[in-house]
Amino acid sequence: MKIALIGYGKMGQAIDAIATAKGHEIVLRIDANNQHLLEKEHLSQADVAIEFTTPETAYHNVLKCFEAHVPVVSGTTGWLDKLPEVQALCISQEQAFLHATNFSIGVNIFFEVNKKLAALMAGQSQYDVQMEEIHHTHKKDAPSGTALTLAEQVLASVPRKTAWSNDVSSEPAILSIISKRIDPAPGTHTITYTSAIDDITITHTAHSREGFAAGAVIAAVWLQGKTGVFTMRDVLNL
Ligand SMILES: NC(=O)C1=CN([C@@H]2O[C@H](COP(=O)(O)OP(=O)(O)OC[C@H]3O[C@@H](n4cnc5c(N)ncnc54)[C@H](OP(=O)(O)O)[C@@H]3O)[C@@H](O)[C@H]2O)C=CC1
Ligand SMILES: O=C(O)C1=N[C@H](C(=O)O)C[C@H](O)C1
Repeated sequence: MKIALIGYGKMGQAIDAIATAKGHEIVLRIDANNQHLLEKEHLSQADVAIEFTTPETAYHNVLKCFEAHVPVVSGTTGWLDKLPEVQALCISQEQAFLHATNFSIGVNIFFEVNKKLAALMAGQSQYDVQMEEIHHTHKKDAPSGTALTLAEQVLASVPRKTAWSNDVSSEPAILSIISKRIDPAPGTHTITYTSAIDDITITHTAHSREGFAAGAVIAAVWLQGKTGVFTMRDVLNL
């Protein structure tokens, strides 16, 4: 498969290593300094684009892939407000777009565990719930995209929580998401239910970026020949 990498930072380089080892060819490596490669004449060499850039640039990059009619896998977080618009465009133009806040298989299983635990806790009002995410100090967005997915899952099932806040809140209806930035943490997410009697805690800890990068390559292969809007849940059939 011929891959265009949009974003050649920590994730772009990790994906390059894994994709190349699996026999794929990286035909474009695009970063902030060679933006002309986002034009159709270049992008159309690729079977798929894999986009890991910044919250400010992801929207533009995905639209450039649509212009070239190249399927796009995006892992950039911090641009959730623009996702519905991109998803609608994808459908109306019969493009292929796959976004996930986290591409690791472990986190996608953790999402399912989180949903199940939240459903079990729905009627157990003696438990409060809060979240913590820990990432490296270069991370631009907070809370992390993964934490927001986890929070949406809790809010969907636990009626005593109606909104989240990125700090410690004393308001019972608020789900607190505490963000810590500590090097070199690749990504740790914890959900804790606390009562006077006991605590229940679930944690996912990434030991490196390998899981995110491998998942993105699996998603790119899976997207070949498809049109529509997808996420990692579709790839893993969860
Ligand atoms: N979904 C998931 O599984 C994961 C998602 N992420 C997310 O992926 C994103 C990238 O993370 P990470 O690789 O660690 O970040 P880095 O800061 O290491 O890399 C970002 C890259 O984007 C490039 N870039 C900036 N502007 C543009 C542009 N307009 N067009 C193309 N490239 C551009 C930068 O280029 P330059 O260096 O020249 O400025 C850099 O190469 C973040 O949003 C992060 O949260 C991260 C890990 C896993
Ligand atoms: O920026 C990162 O590094 C990560 N970003 C994603 C997120 O915001 O959830 C995924 C992973 O946690 C690493």
